[in-house]
Amino acid sequence: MTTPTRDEVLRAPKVLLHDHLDGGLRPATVLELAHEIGHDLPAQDAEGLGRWFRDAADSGSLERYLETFDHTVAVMQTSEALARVARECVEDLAADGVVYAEVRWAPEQHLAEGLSLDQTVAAVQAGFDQGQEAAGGRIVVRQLLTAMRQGARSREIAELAIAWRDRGVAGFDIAGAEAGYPPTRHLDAFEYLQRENAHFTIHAGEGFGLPSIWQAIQWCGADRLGHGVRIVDDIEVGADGHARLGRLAAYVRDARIPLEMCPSSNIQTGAATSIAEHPIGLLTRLQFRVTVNTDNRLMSGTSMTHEMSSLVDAFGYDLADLRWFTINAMKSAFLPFDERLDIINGVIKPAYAALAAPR
Ligand SMILES: O=c1[nH]cnc2c1ncn2[C@@H]1O[C@H](CO)[C@@H](O)[C@H]1O
Ligand SMILES: [Zn+2]
Repeated sequence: MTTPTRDEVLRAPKVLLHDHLDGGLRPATVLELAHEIGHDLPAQDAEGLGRWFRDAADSGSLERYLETFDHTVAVMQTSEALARVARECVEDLAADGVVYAEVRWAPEQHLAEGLSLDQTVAAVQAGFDQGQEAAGGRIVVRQLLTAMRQGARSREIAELAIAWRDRGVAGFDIAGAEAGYPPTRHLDAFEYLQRENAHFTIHAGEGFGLPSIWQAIQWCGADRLGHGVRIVDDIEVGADGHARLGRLAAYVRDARIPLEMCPSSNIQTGAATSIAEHPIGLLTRLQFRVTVNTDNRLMSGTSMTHEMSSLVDAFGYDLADLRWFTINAMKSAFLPFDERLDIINGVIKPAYAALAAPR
């Protein structure tokens, strides 16, 4: 297949499994919402604010990267604000050619103005419903409910995810600083979800290495890994290019555990040095179940089209490669199997076939 142009990448159907609702606001919306509640921001116009988020997130450490969320979370404390941000998120993803997305956020961070956990989920769902309806069936969006790893509410958030499982919530996640907050702190939540036959992903192998990935999979039972980039620490590549996998890397590959890779975000937090040197190249070559994601569109000034185009530029990927990432992601979604198949066979494959047809 041919090397796609940026416009072709935009038009190609894309699947997004790792995107934070509070990391994807439009700068103009942050400004408007902040103005309404009198929240002070570090810049007064949309362009300057967008730049501030990108620069401040460009810190080289996950902990400092996460400080930028203080501003977005601050303006998302009412049902109206949550619903608006959720609706705009769907609009932006649809305009970017995303056909299926799981968008995560942490309900426990949105209670400052008196909302209950249940009300926050209802507000986000109302926004997602509006956005999907306006897109006229071009995009399907589900929520993932995140618990903060430094917090103590993971069991409660897991129960919230179960309460909403047939009403728009597809799964559960934990996020936040990784070093010092191992996933096993939240074992109770993960065991509960397993007993409920529910799905969850865990941010692991981003700000911390192999022990975190090992715990996420072998202690907590994660279905997918958020990032997981540091799995390369368990892979040795010889001078001839031959790769030797350690036990954990082999397990991850053999079990087809999906890696939710977020190249731009990893450069900002210091988990990778550049796109060209990002482990996604090696992991793709070794046929791990790699997926491509945005993480935080505001903090990285990115989109799915941008992430995929950067990979095309850095690694020379063609449409067949982008299709592979996309089908990997759809296969790994927390959506029922028949619905995943419908999107793969009814949307993704025909659209890539049309794109690959002679121009
Ligand atoms: O890449 C990441 N690693 C770990 N935590 C993250 C990342 N991006 C965002 N969050 C955290 O997840 C919360 C809920 O969406 C955000 O508020 C942020 O603190
Ligand atoms: Zn993330």
